[in-house]
Amino acid sequence: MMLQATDLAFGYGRIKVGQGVTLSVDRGEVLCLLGPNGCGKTTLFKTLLGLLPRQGGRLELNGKDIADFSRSQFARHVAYVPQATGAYFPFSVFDVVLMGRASRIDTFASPTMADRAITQEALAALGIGHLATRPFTDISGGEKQMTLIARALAQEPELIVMDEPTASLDFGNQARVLSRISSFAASGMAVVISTHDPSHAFACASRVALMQAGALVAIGRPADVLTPQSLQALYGVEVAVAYLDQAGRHVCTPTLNERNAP
Ligand SMILES: Nc1ncnc2c1ncn2[C@@H]1O[C@H](COP(=O)(O)OP(=O)(O)OP(=O)(O)O)[C@@H](O)[C@H]1O
Repeated sequence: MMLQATDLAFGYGRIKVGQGVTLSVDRGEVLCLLGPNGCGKTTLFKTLLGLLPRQGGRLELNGKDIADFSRSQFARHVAYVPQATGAYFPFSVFDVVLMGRASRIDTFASPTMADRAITQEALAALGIGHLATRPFTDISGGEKQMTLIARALAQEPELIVMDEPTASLDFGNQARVLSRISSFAASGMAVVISTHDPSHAFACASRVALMQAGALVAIGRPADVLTPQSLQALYGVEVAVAYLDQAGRHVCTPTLNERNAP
């Protein structure tokens, strides 16, 4: 297994957010995490990435405890696409994506032609080449999200962890990002994403994990795990799950029946 978490407990200082989480992801797989607001998805991701110290359990990358990696060693294997919020400096979009190369550039050395070419390819892969010279602070939320995905791609990671990668994207860019996620996995990467749309799990995930109050309540293939019953239990609303011939996969939608009204 590329990434293996066993009986992981996580939270902030003395505050416990989650416990008992066992999951793994291997090359070529997309693992999709679903769960209601505040259940602990981002906290779990930050713990998987070593950005938050774990409160208990084991966490290994390629068989080695993640605590035994330096930050730059770890970044050569794993890229993180955070939610596109927070303060940023006015670097150009090109330079933000080029920063994805940082862990591969020696201290005090400058980016090479190859680093710049890989940056250009990552911008093109996400369809944002035209934004290259724009300041990152002056682009839209969706454009920021695409830039952060391009930065992760430029890192050439084995594992990419994406926190709600489709959150601020329009319908077309959601579809483009879901397709890119599938192609990342097809090219041999391991991918972990979170989303609030269970249909997205059907679109790109090999496995899906359902999280409730910091614990995993189910993990398995989307068709086995994502049922009207499991989604109703997770979100507290009635959900229809149907196979759509034209799309060639299942989609999920709330029924909006009267009895779902708050
Ligand atoms: N820095 C922090 N210190 C203490 N508690 C925090 C901190 N950040 C988040 N929490 C709490 O931890 C819990 C889990 O938050 P987390 O952001 O992991 O949820 P999430 O599943 O990612 O939510 P969402 O779907 O809304 O993004 C919440 O109760 C939240 O209030």
